[in-house]
Amino acid sequence: MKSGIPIEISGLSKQFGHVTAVDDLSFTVEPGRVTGFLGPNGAGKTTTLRVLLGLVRATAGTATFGGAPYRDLPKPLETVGAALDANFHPGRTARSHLKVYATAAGLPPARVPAVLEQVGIAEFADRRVGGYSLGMRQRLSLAYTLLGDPGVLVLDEPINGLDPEGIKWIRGFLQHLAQDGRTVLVSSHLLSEVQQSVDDVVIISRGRLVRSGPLSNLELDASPRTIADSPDRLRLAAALDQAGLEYTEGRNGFIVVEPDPGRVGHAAFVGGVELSALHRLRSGLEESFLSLVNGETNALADDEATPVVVDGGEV
Ligand SMILES: Nc1ncnc2c1ncn2[C@@H]1O[C@H](COP(=O)(O)OP(=O)(O)OP(=O)(O)O)[C@@H](O)[C@H]1O
Repeated sequence: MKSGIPIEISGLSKQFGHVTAVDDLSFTVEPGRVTGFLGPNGAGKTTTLRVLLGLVRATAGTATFGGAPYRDLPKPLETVGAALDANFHPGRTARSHLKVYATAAGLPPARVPAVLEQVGIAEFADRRVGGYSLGMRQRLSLAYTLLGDPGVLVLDEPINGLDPEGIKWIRGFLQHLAQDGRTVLVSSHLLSEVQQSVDDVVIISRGRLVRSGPLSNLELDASPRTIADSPDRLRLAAALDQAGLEYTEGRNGFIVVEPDPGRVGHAAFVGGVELSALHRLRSGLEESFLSLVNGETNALADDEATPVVVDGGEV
């Protein structure tokens, strides 16, 4: 087991002139789990990771590994493996790239064949990188991060551009790293891309935190609901209460925590209430994510101003 250490971001802000790239951001990334760091393009993910890795100075706040900033880590490469911008020389082989890096970083040369094996490119190790596919380059980037056998991995968009086989492989790979006790932080601008790879999510938009926690909580929010409305909302509310159904009141009716409209209709019938609307609210994780990052309150929680897709229309 590796002893992963938590990543702690606290009150972090970064200003580039008039642009606020990161705005009072706080979250924690736990060891033993894969955490998706999500947000649309320009949300501030790369800037946060660059501050975390000591490449950019924060305007305010802290970004630490187990309480220490990157620059104060006694053995940084053996603590944190990071892949931000990978640039490879097309004329050199994967093995040569890794050997040079290991030597310069004072890491044991025996790690080179080990990491090539680990990321599944050992058989191509002596080919020039210029002929590598995008997927193979992504694997080579990962090999770099693993050279110091670190307990923490920080990966910027590692799934971007991979083919289905590569995506399947990386899912298993990330999970395996976390199961070993490592802290794994993976950024992406698409929830759907990392949905099957991550345990936790940290979602940011315009530099600010909009949501953090287990992915399963987000899935719960995104489960199907029923929309019901009546000319007499007071009586409908009473009927729903009577049936023990949970709901929130929206602009166009009640959003009932019940996937089956039949059950909601029955509750109204029992309560003697006329219904003016009754239909299923079809939602999904991606819609829930988009409604979060678009700067709106989560429509599935309690909001009445956010349009949500219902059978192709809007509520
Ligand atoms: N060096 C810089 N100088 C000026 N503005 C910058 C700089 N780096 C980032 N920004 C701005 O900060 C904001 C956040 O950018 P950042 O690259 O961190 O977002 P991101 O979430 O990683 O998006 P992407 O996935 O597109 O890289 C953007 O408005 C970007 O234009």
